[in-house]
Amino acid sequence: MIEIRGSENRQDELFTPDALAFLVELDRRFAGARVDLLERRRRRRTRLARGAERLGFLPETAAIRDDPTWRVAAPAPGLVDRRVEITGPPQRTMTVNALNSGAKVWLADFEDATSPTWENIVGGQLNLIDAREGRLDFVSGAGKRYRVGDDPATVVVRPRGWHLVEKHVVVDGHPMPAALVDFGLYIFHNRETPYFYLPKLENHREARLWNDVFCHAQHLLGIPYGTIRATVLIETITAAFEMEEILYELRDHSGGLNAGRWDYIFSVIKTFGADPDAVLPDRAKVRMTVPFMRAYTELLVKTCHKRGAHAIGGMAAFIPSRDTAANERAFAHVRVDKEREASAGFDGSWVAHPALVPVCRDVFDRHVGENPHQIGRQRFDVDVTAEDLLDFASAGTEVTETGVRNNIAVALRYLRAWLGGTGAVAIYDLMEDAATAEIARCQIWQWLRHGTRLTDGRTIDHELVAKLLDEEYTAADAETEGRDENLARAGNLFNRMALQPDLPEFFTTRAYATYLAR
Ligand SMILES: CC(=O)SCCNC(=O)CCNC(=O)[C@H](O)C(C)(C)COP(=O)(O)OP(=O)(O)OC[C@H]1O[C@@H](n2cnc3c(N)ncnc32)[C@H](O)[C@@H]1OP(=O)(O)O
Ligand SMILES: O=CC(=O)O
Ligand SMILES: [Mg+2]
Repeated sequence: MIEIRGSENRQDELFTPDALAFLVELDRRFAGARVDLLERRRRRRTRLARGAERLGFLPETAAIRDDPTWRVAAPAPGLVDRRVEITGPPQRTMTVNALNSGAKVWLADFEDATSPTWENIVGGQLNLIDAREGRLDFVSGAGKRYRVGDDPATVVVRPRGWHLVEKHVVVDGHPMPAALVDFGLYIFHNRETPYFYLPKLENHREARLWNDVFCHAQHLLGIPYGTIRATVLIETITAAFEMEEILYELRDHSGGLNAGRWDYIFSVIKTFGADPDAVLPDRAKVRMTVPFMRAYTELLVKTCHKRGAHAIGGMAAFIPSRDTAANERAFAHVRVDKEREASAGFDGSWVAHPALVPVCRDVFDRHVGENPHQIGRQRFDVDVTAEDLLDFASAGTEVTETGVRNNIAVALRYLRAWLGGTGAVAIYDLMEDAATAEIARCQIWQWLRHGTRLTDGRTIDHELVAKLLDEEYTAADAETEGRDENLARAGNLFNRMALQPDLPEFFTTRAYATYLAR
């Protein structure tokens, strides 16, 4: 029994009788396993927080790591050369712009960059179908013509993570896992190149569940085994200890691994929130070159190339600016970031904006040259230990008022945008999305929890945060005319997400249930 609770334009094109039956089958077979895995996550987080478990490489899977013989499947058509990947929400104009951007791959994002309103979910799926069928040809209100060109990027869809549900799709009386809705709708309507990015996995069992979903979906839809490809984001601290196991679980469907830096930082703060040795400095100082961040990226390249898989770099948050000096700085930062990745052996990387495609391409062209990738380059020199991955003190301890204020300002503005249906926003010339906003609110929580000292000697306490919050709220309010309902809600959310004794796991789950899907 399936019920669609929403009425968006053209949604019947998605929810045909056969598509509905397919979704029901996915839900009945896999929703229970998802609940078990989320419970497992919760129990593990409690053990880690209490110090009852110390993170390390798993003894029970040592045989997988020690077996030198296995490899992942060879890269699938359209995924051999991935030197530049552009990301963004599958919103209509951005879909055309991303496909025409010159990037090899477009990550069509239902996760970090999408506010999961029903309109965005339905509209995004329809745009992907329209793009494939050559129906994305339109003139905007401003008179600009949009049409997908002759050499579009390969589409790779990022469904929402296992933690979220989709309340507009109800199966047997419960909301369907959002991951299965996004995956299910996309593969049902686009069977030739069913490629995915898998976000926020915490361990190899979650990869195994995805592999089971893939096998069953291929069987139900008559798609040859091994057609689906999935690139897993290593963007949680626990997954960093299970990279080989994750590749192994998905080996016939693997598209490699990606170093998802923003969620990784969020995961570190969340997992070790109570540990005084894991208090991180201002977000701007947690760079990719600090030893604990460099450690996981180096291990990722080594692991991928050992197993014949692509290693894909992450997102520098700098985006083009109208201010010339800021613009030059942004391009220079992105170039340095891509240079570091390409010389470490990554096979390609992400950009947030079409103007940054040439920067990333230039860098990777120099390192990869005529070859489609550098998977053959083995990193035998890399020796990353558990201690290296857990050396959070290596980021330093410098917390400034500017850093605290910036987190509050960004969190308020981002939450306001998200509640209004926009999941990726430019704030102070940086790309902000769900992952970066999670860092912003978690850092405030963590600094309050530990009474962290600012570099000027003051302690971060509720009084200081309340004062800065008040000032930033007033500034954000002045940016819109009249009463800003979403800013008021953002203020409420920030209070519940950052200022209470407990740290909620995700802002998105709470905000979705409270505001987006009421
Ligand atoms: C942590 C992570 O998960 S990172 C991955 C998730 N995050 C993302 O994907 C963010 C992707 N980037 C974006 O959404 C946008 O670049 C933003 C929100 C940061 C900035 O967007 P804007 O303020 O609209 O940028 P700007 O005004 O410079 O855009 C100029 C043009 O480029 C287009 N554009 C900008 N970014 C993108 C993109 N990523 N994909 C496609 N088109 C884009 C705009 O649509 C606009 O097109 P138009 O002239 O036809 O209207
Ligand atoms: O999804 C990417 C990240 O950095 O988070
Ligand atoms: Mg992420």
